[in-house]
Amino acid sequence: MASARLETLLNWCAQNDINIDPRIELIDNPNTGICVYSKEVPINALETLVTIPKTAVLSSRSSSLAHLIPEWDIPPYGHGAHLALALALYYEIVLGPESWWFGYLQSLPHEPVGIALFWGSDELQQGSRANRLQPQQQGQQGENSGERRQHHEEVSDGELARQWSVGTEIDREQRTEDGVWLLDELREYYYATVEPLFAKFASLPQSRLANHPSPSCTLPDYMHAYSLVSSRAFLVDAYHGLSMVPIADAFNHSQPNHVHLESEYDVCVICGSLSQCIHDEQEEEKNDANAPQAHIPSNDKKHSSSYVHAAAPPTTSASNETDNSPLHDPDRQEPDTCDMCTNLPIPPRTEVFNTYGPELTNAQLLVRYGFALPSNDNDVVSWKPDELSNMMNLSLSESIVSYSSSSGSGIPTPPPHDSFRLQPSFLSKEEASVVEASDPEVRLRSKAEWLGVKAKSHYWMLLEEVIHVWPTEARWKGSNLVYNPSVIYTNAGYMPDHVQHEEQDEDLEMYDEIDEVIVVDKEEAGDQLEVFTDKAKTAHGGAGFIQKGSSSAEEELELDRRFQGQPATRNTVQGTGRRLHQQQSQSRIARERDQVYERLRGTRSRTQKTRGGVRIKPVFCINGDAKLSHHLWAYCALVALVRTRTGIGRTRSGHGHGHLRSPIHSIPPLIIDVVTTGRVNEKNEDDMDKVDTMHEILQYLSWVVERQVALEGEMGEGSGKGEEEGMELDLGEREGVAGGMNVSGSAEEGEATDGPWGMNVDTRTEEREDVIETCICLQVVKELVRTVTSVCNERAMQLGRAPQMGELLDVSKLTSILPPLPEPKRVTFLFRALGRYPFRSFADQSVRAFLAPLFVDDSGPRNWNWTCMCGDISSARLDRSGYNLCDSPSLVLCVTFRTDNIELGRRVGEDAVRDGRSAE
Ligand SMILES: C[S@@+](CC[C@H](N)C(=O)[O-])C[C@H]1O[C@@H](n2cnc3c(N)ncnc32)[C@H](O)[C@@H]1O
Repeated sequence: MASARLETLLNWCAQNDINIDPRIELIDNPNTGICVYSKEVPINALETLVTIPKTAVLSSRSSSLAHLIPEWDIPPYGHGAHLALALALYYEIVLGPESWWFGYLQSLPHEPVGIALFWGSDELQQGSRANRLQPQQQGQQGENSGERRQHHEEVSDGELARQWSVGTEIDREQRTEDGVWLLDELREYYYATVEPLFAKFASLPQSRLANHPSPSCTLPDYMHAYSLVSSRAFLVDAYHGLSMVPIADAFNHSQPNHVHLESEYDVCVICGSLSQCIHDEQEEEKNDANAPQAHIPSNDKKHSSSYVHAAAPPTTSASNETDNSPLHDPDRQEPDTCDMCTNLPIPPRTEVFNTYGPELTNAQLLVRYGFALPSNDNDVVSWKPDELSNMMNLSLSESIVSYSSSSGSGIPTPPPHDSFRLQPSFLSKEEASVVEASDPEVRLRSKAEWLGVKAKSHYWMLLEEVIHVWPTEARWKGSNLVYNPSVIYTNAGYMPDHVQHEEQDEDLEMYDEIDEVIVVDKEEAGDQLEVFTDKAKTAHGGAGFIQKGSSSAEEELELDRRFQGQPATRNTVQGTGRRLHQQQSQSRIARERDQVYERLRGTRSRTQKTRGGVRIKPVFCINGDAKLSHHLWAYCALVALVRTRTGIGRTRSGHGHGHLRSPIHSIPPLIIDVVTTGRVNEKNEDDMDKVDTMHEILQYLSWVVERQVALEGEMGEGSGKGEEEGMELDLGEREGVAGGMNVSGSAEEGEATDGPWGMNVDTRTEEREDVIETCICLQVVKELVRTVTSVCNERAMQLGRAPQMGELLDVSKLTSILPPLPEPKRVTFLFRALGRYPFRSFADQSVRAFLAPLFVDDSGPRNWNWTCMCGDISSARLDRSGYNLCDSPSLVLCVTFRTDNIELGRRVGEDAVRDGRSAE
């Protein structure tokens, strides 16, 4: 049976001609809120499930405020639009039953949505009077006191979560490009605009507020409205701009999604008319024949009278119709509507999901919507220039320099100074020999010199390469450097077949273009082709809209829309007000589609067929230790970069450049296995007896790594040239962007060909490439070892003995950063604060499975079994293309090693079953 608020909502919808397909139903779940489910019947793609007349849309233009503030200059999107719509919504909430939208408003959450922007906010701690709708709700849900209690808990949790999010992507998402905190803008707007307006309207006879029993406003109440806008608004069209769209906002988010909202964007910006209107004529008179868009007149103040009129509250009453009302245009055959359409078939009895944006990261979801996805491929880590240089320093001091842990049992002692050694992969032979001189003084001196000058410049050059030459992804976003891990992965996988077989320059150029689009095989994916757009062109500030007028942005949007199978005549509104897809000419779209499909022909599916690759996937860094993930990211980038720039890892083809191969192939399965499962592969039992403790694993891992390095040396010598040439990456010669890095060596041994990236590819012995590749990959492993070792040491010092599994990553690691709090509570607090609905949006199982062994709570240490090595890494997980080393929804980072090693994958799966855990 529908809850009372749902019943109220549905009645209101019926009165407002909102049509909901009988094959779906709205459900009011006491724990999770309102959501939409399919009923017994399957639903096909490309169907319309909900139609919402624009008369039912609540926007700044349609709200009761609009005719009270004729001069109201509302930006259609961006943070300005957000603030204005929050004001309009707030006003309607205050009007209560007098509001046209009252039936709809009652269905909205009564407490501020837990968006990250409000975590720990002082104002919300004082409490919100937002429940102006509360009296009508009493007895209807029986959850209000619980809601309030939860709210208060969340406020204190939020304070903690806010502290933990400092310096993370969450933090960054809460700021404008200029670094202004969105909450500061909100406060400023409230005091400069909202409060004075309410004061004015309370005394304005024509305002309904004048007779209202409680006409005053409060900041927490306004924040409540703001959070509703943040988590629910859509960009509807050029007239309404950012708007509340009843029923469309009942759909929860997932990626991929079943449905999306469509609406005609190109309406008259003055009156909202979809068809020709008087403003078009005025505009035509005004403009010469070259007017760019005849139907979209500029938002000229001289039209303010009709603006006021058009902005009057919507009504279905014929008596209110006027000549130029957009809502009652006599020429119009059909009402202008927003439609919720399917883009995927929906099975029976399934939750129907919208997407709030196909590229939203967890940080964005948390900041704007107050929840995160358990595993989000869109997650990125971004660097500001100063962070980048910090990172570089960190790398130089802690990472390029590695040390060997002491052998034997017990805790590894910190390395003595003279055991420092520079990674050969970053050194020319000359430099390496200086550093490795036998005289400790020379060694130390040269190390300092090297670190001071050469390593810095080499490492910096690599990073520069990453920044500027990265073949696919956005470089600088404002002042931030942005990477997307999926691109690294994809790019490491394949190049289009026809490029592999063509050596024509134009084809090689084409490859670059294609590379900007994640290629997916059309036949496999049908209409669900996935397109990457440049995040750098997406505006920030609660909007993410593509700037109009940027032709390349528009082109990308066209691609984006098209690949989601939308009819080209409709504007597809992605998510809740986050994205505008500008309508473009149908014929042009069709032409381009053909071209792109032509280009994509023969390419591989990213999801199904790409194998291999090292993928280090950072998740928002809730412990504030962003450096570690940045650091690992740099390595990941370097691995992929070196591979692409040198051609290492490419299998041979007759033409000299075939598929890329994964560097992970070069990491011995043993390492993968130990890292992944915390166990030693049976095949390698000769190498080591059973390992029981994390500490032993770490020691073992260190040993394996060292042995591997030694092996590399042998392999190099075995290849005839030895370390002299085999291990050297010559970074000194830069020939513009394309010629940055070559594998140097003797030309007689192999042929140097021009690869698709335009640099020399040395195709000498495969072993040699593997050696270099392995060496680079090992950096990643070493970094893990180093980090965990140091955590282990810290823990051991506390315990006075070697830590056992389950005792490793104690929260005490974080106590220096965070205020003290009992350990189990921290975790609970954090997760409750991060996901407004604890363990709902965070995939219950995986969170618990991940957290349980890491933190010792009252019930004692939990069983680690096959959970792997450090707190930054969650349990091994099978997926269709291998398994993830770690796939945690939280904590510092996720590292994903993929492999083709089916046997290994199966074994892990069997372990999982044996251990009674689900291999998700
Ligand atoms: C547009 S509303 C969706 C309807 C909402 N469930 C309700 O009760 O009204 C967006 C809000 O729903 C919740 N939500 C949507 N998708 C979610 C998801 N995948 N996981 C957790 N919460 C989600 C979040 O609280 C978000 O702020």
